[in-house]
Amino acid sequence: MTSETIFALSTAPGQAGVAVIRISGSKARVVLQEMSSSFPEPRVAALVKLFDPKDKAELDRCLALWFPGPGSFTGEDVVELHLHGGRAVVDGTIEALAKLFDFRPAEAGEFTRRAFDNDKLDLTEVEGLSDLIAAETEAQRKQAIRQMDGELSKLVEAWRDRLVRMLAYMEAEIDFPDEELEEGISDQVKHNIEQLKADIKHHLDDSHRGERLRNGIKIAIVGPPNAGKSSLLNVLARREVAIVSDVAGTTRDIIEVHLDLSGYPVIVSDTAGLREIEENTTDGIEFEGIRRAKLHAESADLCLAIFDIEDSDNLDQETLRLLNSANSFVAINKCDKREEDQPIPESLSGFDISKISTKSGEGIDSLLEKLNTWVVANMGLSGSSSGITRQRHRLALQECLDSLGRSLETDLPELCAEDLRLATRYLGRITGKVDVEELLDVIFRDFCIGK
Ligand SMILES: Nc1nc2c(c(=O)[nH]1)N(C=O)[C@@H](CNc1ccc(C(=O)N[C@@H](CCC(=O)O)C(=O)O)cc1)CN2
Ligand SMILES: Nc1nc2c(ncn2[C@@H]2O[C@H](COP(=O)(O)OP(=O)(O)OP(=O)(O)O)[C@@H](O)[C@H]2O)c(=O)[nH]1
Ligand SMILES: [Mg+2]
Repeated sequence: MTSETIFALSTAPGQAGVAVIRISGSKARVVLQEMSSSFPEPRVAALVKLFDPKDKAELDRCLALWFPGPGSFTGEDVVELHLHGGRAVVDGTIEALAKLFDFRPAEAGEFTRRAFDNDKLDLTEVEGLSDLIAAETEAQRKQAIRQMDGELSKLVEAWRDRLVRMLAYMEAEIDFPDEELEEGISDQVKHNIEQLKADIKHHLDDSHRGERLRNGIKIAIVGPPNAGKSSLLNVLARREVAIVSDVAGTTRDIIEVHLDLSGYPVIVSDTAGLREIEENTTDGIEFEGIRRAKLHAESADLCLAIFDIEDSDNLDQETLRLLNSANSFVAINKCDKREEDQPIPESLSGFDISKISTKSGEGIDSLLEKLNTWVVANMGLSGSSSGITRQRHRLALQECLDSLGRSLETDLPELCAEDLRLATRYLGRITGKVDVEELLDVIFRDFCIGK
């Protein structure tokens, strides 16, 4: 198999201590033959002089690595150049590589694409790798590493194995009905299908933890105008992200800030102050802001409602409605303005209430503590993660379940087998390998048909 040889800077662009260029493909060795002062041992770093292949000008004194295929990351021959990380060194080397015959710059993700094509990684492992590179918090990193190590892949493959086995029995029933096998679909197969359905359902029933951890947990700050929503966002972000003013209706767009709470990624958003206004009689921009705020709050994992202590007996109905429809906390703000203890309004009696002041900082730490606790309780993977990190996985599993359900609705082995085959394909899509050859393998192995 020959493929074009690709190269790319694998470290971040810009000046750095060391920059790594990776080269993969059938001609990768040419780099070491034509540009390097020596050819390193496989998988052992060597200090070499690097030259331009045309004019022999010295580009760098760098570390070179030789990973002969198929035992490399991509499964192809791979060369790595660990260069001094200056722009001129990197640019000069890239230009020199482009002069070599059949070499071209790699496209985004192309090294990993080749690893996938060469069966080094399956689709879920590729996704895990991509999540690992994108991971911003400890919990995201842990989840990504588990997926990169094949946790989801093993789970799905084990399910697929069970299906393939059932199919093999069904095929035997269809092809050899006169042998000592029962008529119709055996209770054993039906039982196995039910069992598999239950196992897959159990994994789907995870409140979307894996996806939430990958995408970040969404907390929406909501409340009436001027309550101090933007002030609170700025305190949480520890910088002036949102405009604060005593004009009611200052914030219109949704402003998001990324926080790391106990290792979990949290996206806190500031929204337009909620109040009842008519679409045509008032400021159209504020109306749109309120519309967006409500939509956003409805899709958040947690609503944090803010009220002004001086207005807290006049609570905004819209905010209360949002509070009741979601996981929520309430913060009564500006408590620096009132020394005496305010009674808690009746309509808030069911909620978890914090008294805070974004101005004096009072109550902020304990509010943060509550948010931390909530995030850990709701996102903590408690050892039994389902491993579902993408909607793609969820949809495929749902389709698989639907096919399994249909397979039980018939007494004809042929129809049942067809549904099982579909279910198998949906699982195969998760890991990215869909083939039927192994079905035959299992038949021969388990039934000794050819004997
Ligand atoms: N310099 C450098 N650092 C890197 C990478 C890289 O490609 N280059 N990686 C890239 O993402 C990660 C390491 N991942 C790797 C995964 C597999 C193989 C590899 O050579 N696999 C062979 C042999 C395995 C063995 O014998 O130990 C194989 O799978 O056959 C190399 C790196 C992170 N750090
Ligand atoms: N005394 C006092 N004033 C505060 C506190 N927090 C915010 N403010 C003031 O309240 C006013 C409104 O604050 P913002 O943060 O802009 O309020 P908001 O809820 O974002 O308002 P809109 O964006 O208009 O919905 C500003 O003048 C703030 O300085 C507080 O804890 N104590
Ligand atoms: Mg605001």
